[in-house]
Amino acid sequence: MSPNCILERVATTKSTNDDLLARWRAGELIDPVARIAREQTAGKGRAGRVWLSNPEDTLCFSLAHPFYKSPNELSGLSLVIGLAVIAGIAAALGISETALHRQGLRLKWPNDLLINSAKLGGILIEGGQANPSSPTWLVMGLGLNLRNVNIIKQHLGANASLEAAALDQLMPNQMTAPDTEFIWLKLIESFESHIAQFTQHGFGHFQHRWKQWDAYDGLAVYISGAGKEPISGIASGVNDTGALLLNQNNKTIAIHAGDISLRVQS
Ligand SMILES: O=C(O)CCCC[C@@H]1SC[C@@H]2NC(=O)N[C@@H]21
Repeated sequence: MSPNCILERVATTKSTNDDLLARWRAGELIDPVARIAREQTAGKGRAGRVWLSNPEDTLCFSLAHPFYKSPNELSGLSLVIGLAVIAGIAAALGISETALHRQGLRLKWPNDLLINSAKLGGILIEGGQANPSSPTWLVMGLGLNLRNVNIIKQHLGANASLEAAALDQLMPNQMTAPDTEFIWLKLIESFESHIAQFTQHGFGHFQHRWKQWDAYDGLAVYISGAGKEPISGIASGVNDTGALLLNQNNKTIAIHAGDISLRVQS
């Protein structure tokens, strides 16, 4: 399998998300496009934060894709993309997802990847619908700390020849390519297959699987950014729209947006 979308590579840009968003606003996006940059000079994180990257060990890319769904139906997408990143890393390293789980890979609601509690990557989804008759174009940006990915690989002694053979199949004219290229292509393939399943079945299809990777399931947490005051409770998985379920005094509430942190027990 190889990616179906248009693949673009640039050395430096301000932000791969902004590049694709500008084209969407100008009405220039027709087919899905994936854009990778070795370096971003103005990378963006969630909630207006800056995303700092280092060309030596960070992978930055965005995929722009059209969706024919209502905003409500799209609510679980960022969680599905988290699962797509896990599957993509497993495919790139030639190992099972179970092995990654054993190595401490987890998802932090709504869109961070953690490795043994340290941040491995983050996802930023932006975009919208230009007019009621057009699809919703979403730009799904991923920043991944490759040094941590390679540490997983070293731990597992992943099969380097498998990687070379697969790369040769994907890019027959490319004599040599850095690991980053291979990981990127595997991630794009995984994004595409997960998006296809999400489009067909919605988030409910992934709800159970997401829970297995949930970094904070059953733990005391607080959520900031969901209201004026932080909300605390016990994280209890996600519902079938991808909202975080928080248990407070035997009542369960659904949180649709915010930042989750572990509550330090005194
Ligand atoms: O953790 C976060 O807050 C999300 C980080 C998302 C970073 C990626 S890197 C590629 C794409 N372009 C950007 O400017 N941001 C996203």
